[in-house]
Amino acid sequence: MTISIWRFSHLMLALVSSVFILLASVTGVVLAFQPISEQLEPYKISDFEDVKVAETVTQLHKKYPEVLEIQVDANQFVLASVINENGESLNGYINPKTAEFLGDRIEVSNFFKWVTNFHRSLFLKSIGRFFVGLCSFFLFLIAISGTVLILKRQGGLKQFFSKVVNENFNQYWHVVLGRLNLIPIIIITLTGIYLSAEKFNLLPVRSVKHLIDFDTLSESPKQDFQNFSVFKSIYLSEVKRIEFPFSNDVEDYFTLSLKDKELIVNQFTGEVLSEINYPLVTLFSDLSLLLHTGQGSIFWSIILAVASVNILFFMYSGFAMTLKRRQSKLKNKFKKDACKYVILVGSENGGTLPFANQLQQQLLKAGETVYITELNNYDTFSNAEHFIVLTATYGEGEAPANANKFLERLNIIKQTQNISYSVVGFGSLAYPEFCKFAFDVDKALSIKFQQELPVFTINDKSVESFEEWLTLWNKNKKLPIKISKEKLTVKPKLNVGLTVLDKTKVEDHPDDTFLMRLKSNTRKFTSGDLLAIYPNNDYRERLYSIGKVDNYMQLSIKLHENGLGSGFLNSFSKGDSFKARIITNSAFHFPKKASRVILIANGTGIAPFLGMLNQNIKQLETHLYYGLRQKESFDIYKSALKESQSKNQLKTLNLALSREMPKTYVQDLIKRDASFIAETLKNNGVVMICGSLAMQNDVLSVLDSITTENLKQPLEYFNSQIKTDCY
Ligand SMILES: Cc1cc2nc3c(=O)[nH]c(=O)nc-3n(C[C@H](O)[C@H](O)[C@H](O)COP(=O)(O)O)c2cc1C
Repeated sequence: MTISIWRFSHLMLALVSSVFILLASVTGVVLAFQPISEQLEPYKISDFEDVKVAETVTQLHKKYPEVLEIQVDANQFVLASVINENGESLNGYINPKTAEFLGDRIEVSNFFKWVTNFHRSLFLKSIGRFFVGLCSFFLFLIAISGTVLILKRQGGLKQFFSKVVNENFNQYWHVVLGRLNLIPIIIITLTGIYLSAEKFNLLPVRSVKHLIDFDTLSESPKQDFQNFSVFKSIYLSEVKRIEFPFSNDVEDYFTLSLKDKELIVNQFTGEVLSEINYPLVTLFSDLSLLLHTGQGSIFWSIILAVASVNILFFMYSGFAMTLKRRQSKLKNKFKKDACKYVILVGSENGGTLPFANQLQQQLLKAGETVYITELNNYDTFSNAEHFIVLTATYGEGEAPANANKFLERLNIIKQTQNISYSVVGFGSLAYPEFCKFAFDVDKALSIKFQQELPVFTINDKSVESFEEWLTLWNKNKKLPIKISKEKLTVKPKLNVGLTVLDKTKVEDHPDDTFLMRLKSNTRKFTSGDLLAIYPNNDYRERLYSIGKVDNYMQLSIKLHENGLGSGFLNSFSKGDSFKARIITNSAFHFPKKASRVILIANGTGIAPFLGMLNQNIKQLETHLYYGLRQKESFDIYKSALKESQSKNQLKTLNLALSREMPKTYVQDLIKRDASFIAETLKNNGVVMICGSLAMQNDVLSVLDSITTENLKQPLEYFNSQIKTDCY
């Protein structure tokens, strides 16, 4: 499969550095616990931030005859090297306010030392260090290429953090966790690179050299340490280390290494003899060490540990996705110019390929000559009579990676014979631009070739829909092609539990229709989404448009004789439970903002609208045109619609009854209100249609004449304001 340069780089970098990254991440998780364990020790005093250098130095001098140095570590523990009255040398933690000795210095355990060594160099000394540094750099590039892939997937910077559609476990969590861990991973890698560069002396050498004029040093005016203005002005929290003078000689002095500079202080007068700011390289080194190791912050250490665990997950999920993509390869028995049928495939993640492969195999079985290739490999096919395009859609209605050059190639490459074609779009209703690329391909092909069937769309790789298309196609081609469903069916995850709350009786309705209210174990759905049920627990899927009414799920179902889905749902009684899944149908949600909304439905197509009206608490001006057979058909919906009207959530209710005199259909009412509908579209209002395909076609043709006559534009011009969900 052709893949984008970004995905290729992302994958290749991960492959090349996988072993190193794996080892560095596992050891990284372990090492994150070292600073955490250190910080849990009780050596930090509560008001540390208020302690000044003057206080600590004075107390130390009072308490110990000799003080060599003190250090303040990242945990804000104060370590002192002193000699006590008994002449014993002490090296450990002190209370900076009282100079009381609190405990011996914590030695890093041999285990952590071992892991640290392994993490830095894999016990391979300089070579190991070099590779670890290089892989840090690769991991940085992986993070950058991953960011570009997420940007492309989400459709730009603004949508970077918008919802990710959950189509596949590995893909979903790879993206979601990738976004969350991006900053920590970039910090880990950049600091890792910096620390490696420092070890290999690739950075300018840091040197702080003080120039002191020893001839001018004076012992007077002598002051107590507690009165040294420099000691009084510096907080201990700014200090890294203080070296005390070796002797009482005026040429010996205090050296104060602070976080950003170094000071030399006369031990008698407190005069600052020299002050040098550290170069930037040193500041970055200190910062890199803190950020890379998590020293001094339990919070950051935990983030580092989580990021390291996530890197391991990215390796697993990334390779799992790659394997899946590679599983379905396109193979040919015949040469391209020898074939009557050419199957052109557009796929990003490989899900469309099994369908294309099945079709190819079954055509071959039927004795036909078939050539299969990616859309980007579009070429001359000198014996082709029919093209079958099976293509997914990506980004925001764009081509998948292996089809992004097709439209260009189609323009350039000429076929000499007459060719017919059919396009099958693979997409997901969860995206607003459902199967858009398939429609684009169809439009482009229609200029050069003969369309045999209109574009056929398939939601969520539905095997049943593909079978439906095949039936239509077989009929046209007079072929007996059948696909093996077992090979294509991926068992859907039925993750929504539903319990029947109540159900109207089919017998009470003249058109065998019933309303069903269900309690769901999730609230993550809205009116217009679809409920997918699997009555026989196999590949056969039935979809029902959902209305969310008072947070419950409401379906309106017509019972068909031998109807698989309707029979299944009708078999339930109050209190019964079953499992299903919800398909987000973003293209058919009630608008958040609109000057006016016109809802048009017939029969059970009212289901999503009952929910939308119930949810219309903003009281957007909404008008309903609803077609039914007879007065009694309306009974089960009456009270809900009247309630919406009384709450101003529905402004007008226009009922068309096709079996009462005078016979009226919704399209008649639309025609009657032509100027009102035209005004709605002109003012950016939204029209939503749900119900039978026949009704949709009639309504669309009436709408087209309204816009052409009243607004001098074809209906196509208002496409973005028309939402349909018909069956
Ligand atoms: C990032 C992303 C963007 C998508 N965008 C669309 C879209 O705009 N319209 C659509 O109908 N389907 C969209 N889909 C759904 C895919 O087209 C659908 O899952 C298809 O079956 C995938 O086929 P493939 O596995 O062969 O690539 C998108 C999927 C992903 C992961």
